[in-house]
Amino acid sequence: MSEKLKVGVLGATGMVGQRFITLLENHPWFELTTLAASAHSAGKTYEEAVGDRWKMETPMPEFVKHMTVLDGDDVENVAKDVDFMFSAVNMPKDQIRAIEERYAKTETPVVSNNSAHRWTPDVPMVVPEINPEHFAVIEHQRRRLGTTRGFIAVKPNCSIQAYTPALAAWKEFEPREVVVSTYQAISGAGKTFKDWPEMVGNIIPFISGEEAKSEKEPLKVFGHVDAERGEIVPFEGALRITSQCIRVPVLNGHTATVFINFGKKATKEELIDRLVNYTSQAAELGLPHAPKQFIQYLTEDDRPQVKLDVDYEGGMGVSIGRLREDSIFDWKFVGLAHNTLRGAAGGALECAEMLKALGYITKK
Ligand SMILES: N[C@@H](CC=O)C(=O)O
Repeated sequence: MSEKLKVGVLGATGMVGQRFITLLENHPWFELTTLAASAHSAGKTYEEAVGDRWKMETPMPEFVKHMTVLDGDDVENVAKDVDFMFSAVNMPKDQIRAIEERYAKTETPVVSNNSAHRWTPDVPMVVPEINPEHFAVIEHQRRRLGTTRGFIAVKPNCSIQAYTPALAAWKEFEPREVVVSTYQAISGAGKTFKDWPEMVGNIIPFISGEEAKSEKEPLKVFGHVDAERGEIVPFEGALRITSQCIRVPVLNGHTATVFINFGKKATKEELIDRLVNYTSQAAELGLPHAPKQFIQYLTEDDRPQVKLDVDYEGGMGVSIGRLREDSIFDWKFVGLAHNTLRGAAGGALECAEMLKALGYITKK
């Protein structure tokens, strides 16, 4: 019998679902056994259900082509044979909150890429390198849900991944005012150039809901666990973030340009040192998708570049460059992270790996 944990993907036919599938092929700890999607796809083979909407750079893995897609709403049936689920489901937020809780209540942990539960106070929203201690609220969440095993954990939005790791590395210098502009790839909207030709040579200065996520989600990531209330309390210090989020004609890779003030003075050498020497429990645990080095600093004036740097550490690392003093703020820099790997399915997969390593996800 396989020692691997059996996992299902809810929302398996969409772009993030497809990314989960490519990442789970030959995963050393997890075996993808169940695919679930809308009633429209249910009963079809995965190959039929996806049709010509396969959007990954690599071909559809052979092992999923003939798997039968289940109806994601048939929760008991989908959950019965898996140890946990990934959620990449795409439906109205209140319905996502409800269906993810229904899965958790079947005693099936849910690791979600979706934003629906990010502000549920007892749902941890984790970047494994930054705030794994937030998983401690799971025991409170389980009490609320009446489960012994089931729970929901989420990862934060892709847009914050290009700058929040730097803020984490510079915690001792007390980041205060932060002004961010994000330049977001079209895969963040689930698109390729084939299905969004209007984006060739274009920029769209609006991404619905993205600025609020970019400004607020880092505050939950930097928050603390209030053990009495059983909640994550968002960071209450002097850090304030304002942002503009722009869609740009790039397939994969969200870039952020950032201006920042600190409460404590830092030299350029100190700032770079803290980036490149950032260590975390995720790396120490040897999680399959944890980058060996979370943050690289690039000294060339024209880096990070999407084409050269987006796949750093298999798309799970973060690239920072152009750190320099500013005439209005203390410092400015540019960050880059892969939005569908570090920022979406890869980030959720690494969360699941950490949850397994810490004993929150086990065999049923
Ligand atoms: N909403 C983002 C995707 C991040 O998860 C985007 O549109 O790029």
